Amino acid sequence: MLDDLLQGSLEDAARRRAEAPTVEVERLALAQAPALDAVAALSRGEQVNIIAEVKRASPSRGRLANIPDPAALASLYECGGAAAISVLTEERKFLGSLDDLRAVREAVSIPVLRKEFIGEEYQILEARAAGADLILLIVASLEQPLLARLKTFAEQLGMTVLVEAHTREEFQRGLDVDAKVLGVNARDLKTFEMHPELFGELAPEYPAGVVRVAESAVLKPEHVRAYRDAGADAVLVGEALVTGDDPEATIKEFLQA
Ligand SMILES: O=P(O)(O)OC[C@@H](O)[C@@H](O)c1c[nH]c2ccccc12
Repeated sequence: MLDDLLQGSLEDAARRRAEAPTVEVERLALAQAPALDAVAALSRGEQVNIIAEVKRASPSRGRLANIPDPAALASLYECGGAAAISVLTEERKFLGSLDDLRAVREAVSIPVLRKEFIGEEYQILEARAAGADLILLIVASLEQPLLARLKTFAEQLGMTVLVEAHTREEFQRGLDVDAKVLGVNARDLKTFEMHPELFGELAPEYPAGVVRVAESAVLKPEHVRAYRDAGADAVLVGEALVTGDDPEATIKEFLQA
């Protein structure tokens, strides 16, 4: 499944590259205002920070929400107190787009993450050209040298990388590439099984100074509390926000959990 998703994302990127060649996108990327400091945003304060996600659908959950105006949704997230916004740009299964990312970038002043299956530099240039401050790199879908190379490439553009792990071994590989922001995704993207306890199991292994992100499986305040009590600096929340009827209030409630 993960391989198919990456394959699809790379095909879609190749299609866009035929329209907008690398040099052109690179020029746009370098012309952007500097990326915002996502490490600072995600590790601020005593409270757990929330990365609020714009997600219409997913392979595991199907259709979640129409989201005709992603910028308006992201503004509600920001008003609720989100520390950063994650925008799914994957087109095939998540029904996102780079246009969504650009619209969100215009609407908010907090860091924005491009949530995509990234496997080559061109996609990182696209992210920066669309105003992203952060990109996601999924350890399970990348060989170690490629993971290291893509991470360095993004950092040279001034961006932060959220390195995502689903197992202890992947977590270690994230540390081996010197991840500054390391996420543990409760959802195994190969089987779609949920393992909400995994973050707590790996939390003691985080070196000081690495931002601890717990991803997925937050539907209620008690889930936020459990992640926070286990040591999360930030939690990534999608479904609960896009399917609820008052995302701003939900974020406020989660921040008080
Ligand atoms: O909707 P949830 O369970 O709150 O999950 C959000 C986020 O963690 C999830 O969308 C996600 C985490 N890592 C990913 C990688 C690709 C696509 C999606 C994801």
